[in-house]
Order: sequence, then C-alpha cells, then structure tokens
Amino acid sequence: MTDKNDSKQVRLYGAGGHSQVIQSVLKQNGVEICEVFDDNPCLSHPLSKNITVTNRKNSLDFPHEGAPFIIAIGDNKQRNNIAEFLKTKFTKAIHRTAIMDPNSRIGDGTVIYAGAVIQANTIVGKHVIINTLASVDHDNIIHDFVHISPNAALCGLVEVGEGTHIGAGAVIIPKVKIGKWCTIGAGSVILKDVPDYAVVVGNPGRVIKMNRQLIV
Ligand SMILES: CC(=O)SCCNC(=O)CCNC(=O)[C@H](O)C(C)(C)COP(=O)(O)OP(=O)(O)OC[C@H]1O[C@@H](n2cnc3c(N)ncnc32)[C@H](O)[C@@H]1OP(=O)(O)O
Repeated sequence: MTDKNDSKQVRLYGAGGHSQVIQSVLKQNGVEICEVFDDNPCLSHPLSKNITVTNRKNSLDFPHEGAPFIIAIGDNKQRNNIAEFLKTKFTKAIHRTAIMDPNSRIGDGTVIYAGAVIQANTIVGKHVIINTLASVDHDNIIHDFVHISPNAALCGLVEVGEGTHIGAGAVIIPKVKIGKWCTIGAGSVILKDVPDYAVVVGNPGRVIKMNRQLIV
C-alpha cells in the first residue's frame, strides 16, 4: 500500500464520532494529533478532549499555518464549507488494513477506514470518506466530498459525483454514473444512472425526492 500518511503531526477540524475513528486510524499509524478544532463543542463526542473552539467568521483570526489538516466531519456539505475556509495543507488517514491497488489515486484530505478495498485504476478525490469495509472496484471515479458508507459495494467503472453520500450496504452495478450531491439510501441497489441531487432508495433504486437544500 502507498501513501498512508505523509505527516507525523496532523490537526483535525471536527470532534464528533467521525473524528474518533480518524483519531484511531492516525494513532495506529503513529501520527500525533496535535490539535482538534470544533465550531460547536456541545455536539462533540463525550471522549473528545482539549478541543480548540473556533468559528469561521474571520479567516484572518484562524491559525491556517501549521501541521496539515483532516476535516473530521461526516456531513459532506459541511466538509466542503470547511475546506473552502481553511487556507492550509491537507493530509490523508488510511487504515493499515485498507487495500489499495498501486494504480489507484487518493486525493488530499481523504480518509480510508479498516478493511476498505480500492481496486485498480480508481481515482478518489479530495476530502472523501471511504468507510469501514467499503469496496470500490476498478476504474471508478469518486469525486471530492463523497462519502461511501460501511459495506457499500461499487462495481467496476462506476462514477460518483461531488458531495454524494452512498448509504451503508448499497450496491452500485457496473458502469452506473451517480450525479453530484445525491443520497443513496442504505441497502439500495442502483441499476441505472442517478441525476444530480436525487435521493434514491430501494431495490431497484427509485428517486423519492431531491436534496433541494443542496442546490445552489
Ligand atoms: C459509520 C456510519 O454511521 S456511516 C453513515 C451511514 N448512513 C447511512 O447509510 C444512512 C443512509 N440514509 C438512509 O438510508 C435514509 O433512510 C435516507 C437518507 C435515504 C432517507 O432518509 P429521510 O430523508 O429521512 O427519508 P424517510 O425516512 O422519511 O423515508 C422516506 C421513504 O423512503 C423509505 N426509505 C428510507 N430509507 C430507505 C432505504 N434505505 N431503503 C428503502 N426505503 C427507504 C422510507 O421507508 C419512506 O417510505 P414511505 O414514504 O413509503 O414511508
């Protein structure tokens, strides 16, 4: 496997449950988490300690310089907003049991959890979450700010648009193109292309509504 962590110190933005998993991955990789920022510590995980409370009102007040960041927020749109705010370098967190083909490419800010598999020629963008035991097969294109949930299976030649959330255990058959800022329900089976912003559930997957709040 290549490129587990390119920094020995990492800062995190986000102190909730998703942050706990990233911290676990980083610690197992021998990486020190030197600071954890959060806008709203009331919502942080009970085990999160020493949180630096911040807000994103004035960019000049924020310590952008320093160790690289990972945005430890599960919500794709929030991760997108914070990435636009931070004027800094980003790094990755890749669990030691994840399997990545050497010809796959992984963008900065992306996290890959235990047991995930990324097959040949797949391109994973920036600030993506490939969650526990997710399978992303050959020649996929996974755009920025996507979340592939636990146990989801993406067959060959699948494309997932920016900001889309693939729910736990969903199956996407080969050559399907899923649009941007979609939600694919847990356990859904997607047999055909999905338009931007669609919320799709079931087997076979059907559009039940649109993510209108995400349309800009
Ligand atoms: C480590 C981690 O935790 S990673 C996080 C992983 N998270 C997930 O996988 C969650 C994925 N989210 C879901 O599956 C959600 O149910 C969503 C986003 C698809 C829909 O949520 P909501 O917008 O709240 O829709 P709501 O619950 O009102 O359901 C609307 C309809 O779709 C149905 N429905 C919702 N989800 C699904 C699903 N996954 N499969 C089949 N049908 C579904 C509901 O039964 C309901 O049907 P009805 O109108 O006939 O009663």
